[in-house]
Amino acid sequence: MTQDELKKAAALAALDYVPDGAVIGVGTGSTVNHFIDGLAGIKSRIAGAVSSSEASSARMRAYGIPLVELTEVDSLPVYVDGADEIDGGFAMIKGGGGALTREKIVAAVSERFVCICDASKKVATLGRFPLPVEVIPMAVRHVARELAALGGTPKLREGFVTDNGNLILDVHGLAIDDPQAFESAINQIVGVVTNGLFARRGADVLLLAAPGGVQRHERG
Ligand SMILES: O=C[C@H](O)[C@H](O)[C@H](O)COP(=O)(O)O
Repeated sequence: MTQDELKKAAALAALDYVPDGAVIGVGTGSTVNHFIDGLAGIKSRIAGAVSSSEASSARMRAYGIPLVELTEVDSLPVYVDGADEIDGGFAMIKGGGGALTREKIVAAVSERFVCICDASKKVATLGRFPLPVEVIPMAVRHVARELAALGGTPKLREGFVTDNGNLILDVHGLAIDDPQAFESAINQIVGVVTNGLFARRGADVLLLAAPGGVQRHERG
């Protein structure tokens, strides 16, 4: 199976976690795109979706999936999203597509985070994938110096602006032994909007697609 076929298998397995009549949270990325394609087939079963990016909104709008603003709901029963890396404690690096801030907001109000991945995303230690950090533009050089002081090598994602009008620094050369502590440390840097560590609010369910099938793991 190709990596894309594995992503699709994980994504379609997540349809089992969509409650009837619910408004659900929907992430961003190539794996989630397969989920949205599957969701289109059961759209009459749900009340709507809160989107984490302009790209996912456009894809769902094209299918006629009703979009709901996060300001219209107090909580969501489930949030389905991919990851760039996930470790054994279900902490993740996300934001390879630059959608980390809205993803983290939607995840924060969701009762259950269902992470959909192909098996290449499972790692022992987070950090081989460069950690995305969304930054207010005027702070970019300050934040880069502070990230270097924390031990990483930040590189500006050239020609990229987030849905929120900000910049992304991708931090290379990390081996993150304590994801929750590192997530908090980066959040203390003035000018940082969000960092791509989802450790304080990690995944609850991991649907990991390997050539032998989709493994279903629950946290704890
Ligand atoms: O900003 C993008 C998101 O965090 C994605 O969930 C992540 O980058 C994984 O993307 P993909 O499913 O394309 O590998």
